[in-house]
Amino acid sequence: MLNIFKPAAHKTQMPTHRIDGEYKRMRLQVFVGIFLGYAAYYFVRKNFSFSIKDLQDTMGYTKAELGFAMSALSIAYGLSKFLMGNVSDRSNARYFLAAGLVLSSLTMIFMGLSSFATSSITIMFSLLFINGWVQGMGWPACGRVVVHWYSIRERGTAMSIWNLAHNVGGFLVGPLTILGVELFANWQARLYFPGLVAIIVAFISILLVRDTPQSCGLPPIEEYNKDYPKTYDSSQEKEFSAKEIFLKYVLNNRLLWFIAIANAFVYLVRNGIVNWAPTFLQEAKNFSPSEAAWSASFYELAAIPGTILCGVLSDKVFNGRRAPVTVIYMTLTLLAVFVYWTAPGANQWIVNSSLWAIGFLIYGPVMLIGVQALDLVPKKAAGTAAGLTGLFGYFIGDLLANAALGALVDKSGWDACFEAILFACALAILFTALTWNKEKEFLRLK
Ligand SMILES: O=P(O)(O)OC[C@H](O)CO
Repeated sequence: MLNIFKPAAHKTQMPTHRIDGEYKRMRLQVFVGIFLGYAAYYFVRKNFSFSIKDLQDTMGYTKAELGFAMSALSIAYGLSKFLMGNVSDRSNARYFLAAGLVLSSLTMIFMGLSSFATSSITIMFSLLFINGWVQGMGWPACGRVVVHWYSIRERGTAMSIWNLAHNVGGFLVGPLTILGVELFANWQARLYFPGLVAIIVAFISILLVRDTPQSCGLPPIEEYNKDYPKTYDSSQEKEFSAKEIFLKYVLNNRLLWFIAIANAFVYLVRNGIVNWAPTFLQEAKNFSPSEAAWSASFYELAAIPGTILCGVLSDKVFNGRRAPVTVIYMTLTLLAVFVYWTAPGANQWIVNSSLWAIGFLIYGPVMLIGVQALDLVPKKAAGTAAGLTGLFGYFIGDLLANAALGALVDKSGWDACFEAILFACALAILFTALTWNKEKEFLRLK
């Protein structure tokens, strides 16, 4: 591995009287670094969809062709979050996070500046596949930072705040594409301008992020917070081999498989609702196009309070347990989906309230399943564990939400689509519930 990517070497521990102040300062600094870094990952993950109309109008591509090209991103991202997660577990998060962001930005800049890059669906599929692959370097690196800087009882809160980065990034990408077109007066700026901004953020994240407390002369977070998981021992401070991570800690962990399967259904609900909301609201609820667009965009904003509350509940009320909160949130999501489906279109406020309630609720489990994956393995296997849940979320959940739900609506109508989403909620509850008792034993929190 390149030297720069090797996990940062441990430094001699600083004098005791300096530890507390330095820990507080560094935790805030690295947190801001991963928050900004991950928000910028979304600038170059979501900007392609803003250029679809331009690609249709100028190049004559169909929606189906462009949709096929975009599926490369879901497939590559799902695979990469798992496989690059394993590389991330053995890498310095400070440089790994920034490297993925720079590579992703360069891919989008190339797509914007080179006419060759958009000259065929095959070429776009290949470039978006590369983009999805390097995008997979973001989440695991942030996960590595969180598990090294936050102990188990505060991780839910830390992750719930960090998790908002993807809502902030997803919200800002639209205005960035508008600004790009204003500044450069061509539609290709939608592709390259977010890339230019993301490269600047990548360098800021290098300035802020540090791999581990020990690389800054600080003790491990478990020792500093006196917060040890049941399975913790000091051997977990050494880096593991890829084989150890896969075989000893991840692939033979039954709880991890349960939450990975649950995650496929959670992502089916997350993306099934938001991706189809504009169409459903217009076709089934008689919203105008602009009413539908506004309603759908507030779905992302509703995620912010819902996610924070979810993390705090898990840390403070359930003492670090994740499964009960995911089950409660998914049960309420099921009810909200039912109301959203059946509410009469004439009652716009009921339709909107139920849609925003789904946004408020669904991002909690999206975040918490990632946290639970981090909890279930030693710190040095965190990225791979979260990557397994991401693989199921994107490779199964996201693909089903896009392709299968679309086909279902075409063939059998909206009722069938919502029956499938309600079924997915129930399965997410079931598979999370399978971890209920074991998680409690695992954390020794009875
Ligand atoms: O869909 P991802 O991989 O960007 O993850 C989003 C959230 O951070 C999940 O916690």
